[in-house]
Amino acid sequence: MSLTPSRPAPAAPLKRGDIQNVLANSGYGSSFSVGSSSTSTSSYASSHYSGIGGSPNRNSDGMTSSNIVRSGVVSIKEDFLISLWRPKWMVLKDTTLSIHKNESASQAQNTVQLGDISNIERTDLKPYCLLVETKDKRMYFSLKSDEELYGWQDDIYSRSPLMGVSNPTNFVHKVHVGFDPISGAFTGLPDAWSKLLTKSAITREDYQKDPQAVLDVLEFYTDHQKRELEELGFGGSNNLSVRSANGGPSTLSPYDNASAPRFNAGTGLGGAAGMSKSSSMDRQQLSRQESAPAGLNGDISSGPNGAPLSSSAALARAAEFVGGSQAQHHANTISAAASQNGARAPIPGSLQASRPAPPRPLLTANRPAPPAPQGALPKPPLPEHTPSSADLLARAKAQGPPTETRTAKPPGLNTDILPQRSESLTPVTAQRPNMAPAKSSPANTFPATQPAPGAAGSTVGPPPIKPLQPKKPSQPAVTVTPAHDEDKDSGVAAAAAALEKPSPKEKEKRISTMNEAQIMEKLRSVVSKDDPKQLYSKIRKVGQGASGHVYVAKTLATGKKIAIKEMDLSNQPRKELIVNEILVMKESQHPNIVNFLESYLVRNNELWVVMEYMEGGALTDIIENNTLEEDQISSICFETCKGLGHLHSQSIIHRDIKSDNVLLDAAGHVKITDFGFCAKLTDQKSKRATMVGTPYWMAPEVVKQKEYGAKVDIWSLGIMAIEMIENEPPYLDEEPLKALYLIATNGTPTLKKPESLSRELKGFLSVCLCVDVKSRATAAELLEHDFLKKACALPGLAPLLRFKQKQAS
Ligand SMILES: Nc1ncnc2c1ncn2[C@@H]1O[C@H](COP(=O)(O)OP(=O)(O)OP(=O)(O)O)[C@@H](O)[C@H]1O
Repeated sequence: MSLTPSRPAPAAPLKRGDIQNVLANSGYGSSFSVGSSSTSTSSYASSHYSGIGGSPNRNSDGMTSSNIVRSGVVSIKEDFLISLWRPKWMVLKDTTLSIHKNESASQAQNTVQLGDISNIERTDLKPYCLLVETKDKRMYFSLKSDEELYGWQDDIYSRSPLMGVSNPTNFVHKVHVGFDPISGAFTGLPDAWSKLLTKSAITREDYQKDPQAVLDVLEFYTDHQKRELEELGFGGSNNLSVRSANGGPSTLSPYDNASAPRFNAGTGLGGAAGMSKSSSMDRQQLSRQESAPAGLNGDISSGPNGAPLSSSAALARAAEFVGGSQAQHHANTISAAASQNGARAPIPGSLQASRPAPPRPLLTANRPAPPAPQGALPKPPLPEHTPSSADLLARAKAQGPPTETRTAKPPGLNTDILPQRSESLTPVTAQRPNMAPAKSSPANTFPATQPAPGAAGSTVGPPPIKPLQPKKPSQPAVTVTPAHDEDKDSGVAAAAAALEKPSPKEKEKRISTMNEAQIMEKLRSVVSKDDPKQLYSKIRKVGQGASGHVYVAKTLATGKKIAIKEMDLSNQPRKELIVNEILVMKESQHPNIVNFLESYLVRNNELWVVMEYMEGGALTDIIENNTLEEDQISSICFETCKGLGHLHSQSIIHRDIKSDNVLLDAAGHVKITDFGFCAKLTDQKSKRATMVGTPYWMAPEVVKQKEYGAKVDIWSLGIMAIEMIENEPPYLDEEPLKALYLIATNGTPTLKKPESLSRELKGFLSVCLCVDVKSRATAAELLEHDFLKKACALPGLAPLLRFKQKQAS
């Protein structure tokens, strides 16, 4: 479909169904729809589509007309409350919409002039229901499918002069999430998203390149915020997404505020830290303070003159943004805890760096695009962004014929980056075209990072609008995070309820049945009844996690050292994650997993988890204090991969693989830890759709909120390998929303110095960091990879721990 200004109609969607829950899930409103052109041939509707100026329609004699655009059976209701649904034959011509008793009735029962139509939008009344409004009439049309709905909607919309021309503002905001390639602006974005986008480093070129991805990451980002707020008890089922009967939000969502803060991820509260300067926790806090981007949360982490606020002040300020005394109370509590411990509470922002950022000014929305990368990884076996032909078609349709304003090809169409199958492991050094610095097209002369008039959410500027696809139509009450029944059945992730947000897929939506008391009951059933204080004696604190302190202790009976993770349950908003962790650790004993030894409930609210002691600590610290050789990287990857292979063979996905969650002991053993985010796959549910993990390590399919499987861990392993090579994961310095966009769109990340790496290592990375999930290696396949054959023996890792002795002395 043409997207030239002469046709102010919505065009075909980029990817139908992909963002259907964009708004509904984010609490932005309940009623919106998307447009597309569709040649519906549903047998239900028997619709015909001849297009503009198409050949005469095959209708009954009475209605045969050269200007019939579309006709078909629809179920109609003329009044919301009183009237009944009745099957009718509807005929759209260039200037009228007429309702006939049936297909052969030539006389229309009712005719609406398209010039009178003031609104057309999708509604909740039925699954595929369209509302058409004139000044004095509201009609509801129930259709059979999205295709039909979009087809009718587009065709009516494009011929209704009040739509998008004389009254575009109303329409756009109520109805379409669209992208106008001419002005390079999104239309119909919720206010909060517009603000986020305006503040982010995502450029207009980015919008042009992949508008769908921009919406994906906005959704991801706001969902992420929502979940984290829920974790802190700022939201949750009571006040987050509850909708009133008419579909509108019944309570104010904190996410309506674009400045809503983001909080520390993990199992719960960003606890106060009391670690030595080199500890990863301390570094995380430092990093969060240093790199808090002004663009997204600088407004809560900066004082009036732009100076960073103290973390407690920032947190308190964050609470103000959330609003309400509960939030303020939380902030105060956390701040108090932080100062009590003489430590800084983390600045809200789990999307931020978990490594110390290099000293530099706070990121701002005007941060320039990153320079072109120096090199690229070998091409993965299949194209990173090879869209299906349907995708390509939809995109091509949506984008229309090339115009001067379209500077970027969709990634999938960019033949420069399409790897050849036969060259799958061949290193390439060409720059990734889609990583090149942004260029302004002639029609796009606004600074790349500065929203132009008509940019995100703007109502300025005429259509054409390229409609994008909210993931699902508005839906009622998205409430508490559900547990997956099969998880419960399996005994693993029994209480992972709150972990799981309602999936984009309606079928996955479940309501958690586990309340706090049940979770505690479950916990009591898995812990030992013994008194741990009679069994162990603590030696010293060795770590600080989000949910508690970690101590090295001595087993009184044997003298053997063990680690105890001690958690105050009264401070754990996500107790189910802890139960999850215990259950997974208990069931998944393996040499490459930090083995669970026992757990205890002390005084009913203190949980002790006793596990193997890994004196080498987290790989993060090792990376920070060493330059790793390839054989050492290989060895760590090999060991981690064995652990992953074991988990995956048990149908468990770890979902948070990163250097922080890989521990080493003095002998060089490498083990995976932190099972709070694990998910158990079952026959009934072999894929997941929940957004879990740490953004920089997340696979594109997770960021794009698609269904995913165990291979997300393989992607994260690849990112962890990059950490070992480059000290940090890709995009760590990017502004968070931009980082998400880059993960979603860039495909396999590029390396800073590919020329310094062996062919085997680059090949390994390419099969881990393969966007095409089918082509991404499994853990078993990786174990056979040439690079892992280079692994040094475990004692070869021991020198990496020398820094610890130096630190201790
Ligand atoms: N078994 C262990 N042996 C030695 N040190 C450990 C062990 N487990 C954890 N640690 C240390 O304690 C730190 C915190 O561990 P923890 O698992 O609590 O971290 P976390 O994943 O950030 O927290 P949480 O799981 O509560 O979100 C680790 O970074 C590590 O240095």
